[in-house]
Amino acid sequence: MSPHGPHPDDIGTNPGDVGVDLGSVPQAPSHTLVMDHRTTVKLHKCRLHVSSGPDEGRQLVTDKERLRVGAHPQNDLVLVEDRTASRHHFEIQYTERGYLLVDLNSTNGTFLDGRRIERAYLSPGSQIRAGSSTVTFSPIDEEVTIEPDREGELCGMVGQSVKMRQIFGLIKRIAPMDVSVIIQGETGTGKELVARAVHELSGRKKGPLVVLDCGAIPPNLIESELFGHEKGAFTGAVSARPGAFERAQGGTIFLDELGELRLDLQPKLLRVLENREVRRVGGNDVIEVDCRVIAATNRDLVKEIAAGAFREDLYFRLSVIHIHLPPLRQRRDDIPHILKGALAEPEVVERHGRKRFSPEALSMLMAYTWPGNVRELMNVLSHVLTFSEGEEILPTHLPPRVRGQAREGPLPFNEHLSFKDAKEQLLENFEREYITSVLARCEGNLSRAARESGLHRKSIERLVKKYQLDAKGMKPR
Ligand SMILES: Nc1ncnc2c1ncn2[C@@H]1O[C@H](COP(=O)(O)OP(=O)(O)OP(=O)(O)O)[C@@H](O)[C@H]1O
Repeated sequence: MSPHGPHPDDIGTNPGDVGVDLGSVPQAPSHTLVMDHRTTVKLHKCRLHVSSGPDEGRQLVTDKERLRVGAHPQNDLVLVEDRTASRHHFEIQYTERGYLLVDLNSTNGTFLDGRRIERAYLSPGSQIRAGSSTVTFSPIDEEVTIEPDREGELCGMVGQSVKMRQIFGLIKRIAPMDVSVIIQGETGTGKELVARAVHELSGRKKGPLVVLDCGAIPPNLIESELFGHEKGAFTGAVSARPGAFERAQGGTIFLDELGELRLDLQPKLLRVLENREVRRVGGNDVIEVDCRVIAATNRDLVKEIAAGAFREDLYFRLSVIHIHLPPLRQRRDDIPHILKGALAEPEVVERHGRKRFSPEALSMLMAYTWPGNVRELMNVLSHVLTFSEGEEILPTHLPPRVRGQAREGPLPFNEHLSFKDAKEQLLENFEREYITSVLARCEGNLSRAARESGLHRKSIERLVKKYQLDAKGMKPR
C-alpha cells in the first residue's frame, strides 16, 4: 500500500534568511513557501469520525503523534456505547512514512477497508472497523504562516533580530502541540532556553522538565540514565532508579547533545518513542511513559545520517518540528539587547551598580565572531563586570581575544632566551590561554571543551593539570 502523508519535516521557510531550518531533509520534497520575513509551517492533523455503529457521530480532530481508540475513557477517541470494542482497541501513529494503524491486541480485531490487520498505513478516507463501529480517517494538513513575533523577549530569551522573533513566533505556535521538536544550533546559541520555552508554553508546563545531556554521560551509563535500572542490574546499581523518561512522566524530556548518542543505543531510543514504554535495565516490567520529547544537537544530523553515524528513522521520528538557532554572529543586532537585558537584571545592578558599555567597547563586541555564541557573551560580561570599576565599560575592560580579534603586532616572545626556550615558552603561553578560553566558554565542561577544540578529553585533562587550571570553578553555580 502506498503510504499516505506529507513528510514530517514539511515546514517551510527560507533557511538562509530566518532561523527555522526547513531545507535539511534527506529525502522527499518539503512544501516550502518563502515570503519576506515570514515562515510557513505545515502542521499535520487528522480527523477520526465514527461513521457507523453505536457511537455514530463522535469525532476527534487532533495533532497528536499517537492516538488511541477504544472503550476505555483514557483513549483519545472513546467508543462509549460500543460493547464489542476492546478497552484499548487500536492506535494511529504519525510516522515518517505516513499514518500507521496498529491493532492493540484487540479481542475482535481491527479491520482496514474490510481486511483484518495488525499494522497498516492509512490513506485519506480509510475505513477502520473496531467492534461494531466504523471510523473514517481523514488527514488534514494546515499551512500556517508565522509572522515574526512583536516581542523581543520570550521566556528569558532576548532577541530583537527578525531571525529570533521568527523563532519566538514559531515557538508560541508549536509549543501547545504535543509533537517532538529538534533544535539545532552551535554550542551556546540558546537551545536549552528554547526547549524550556516550548515546555513552559505547552500544556505540560505543570509537569516536570527533565534534561539529559547525552554527551556528558559515560557511554556505559547512558542506557540506565535514559531508561532507569533495577537494583543489582550492574556493578554499582545499589538501588533501583527511574530513568529520565520515567521522571519526565506527564512533562517533557529534553535530550541535549542527541548527536552524541551511540549508534547502538539509537534503536532503543526509537523503540521507546514508538511504543511509549520503557523497561529498566535489569528489569522485566514494561512501564508506560507519557512525555513530550525535545532534542537538541550542534551537529548537522542530516550529514551524520549520510555518514552512517545517525539513524534516519530516529531523526524523522524526532524532527516533526525542526528549529534552527542561528549563531550569534548571524544576528549581531541582538548583542546590545542581550547585554542591556543582562545589565538590568536586579542581582547584577545590586552587585555591580548601574553599568553601560561605551560605544567603542560595544562596537568591539559587535565585531567579534563569538564562536561560543551567547554563552561566551555571558562569560565575557561576567569578566567585564569583575574588572571594570566605573559606570562605563571601556575597551580596556574587555578580554584580549575580544579586543584583539584584529590583534596586530609581534608575537610576545622573550628574545633573551635561546630559540628553543623562547619557542617553548610561547607555546606554553598559547596552550594556557587557549585552554583557559575554551574551558571558560564551555563552563568547565571537559567533554564539551574536547569536542569544541577537537582535542581528546585526555589531552584537555593533561593540560588542565599541567597549568593547574580550575575547571570546576568555571562551572555555573
Ligand atoms: N537569546 C538569549 N537571550 C538571553 N540569554 C541567552 C539567549 N540565548 C542563550 N542565552 C544564555 O546563553 C547561555 C547558553 O544558553 P543555552 O545553555 O540555552 O545554550 P545551548 O545552545 O543549549 O548550549 P550547548 O550547546 O552548549 O548545550 C545561557 O546562559 C543562556 O541563558
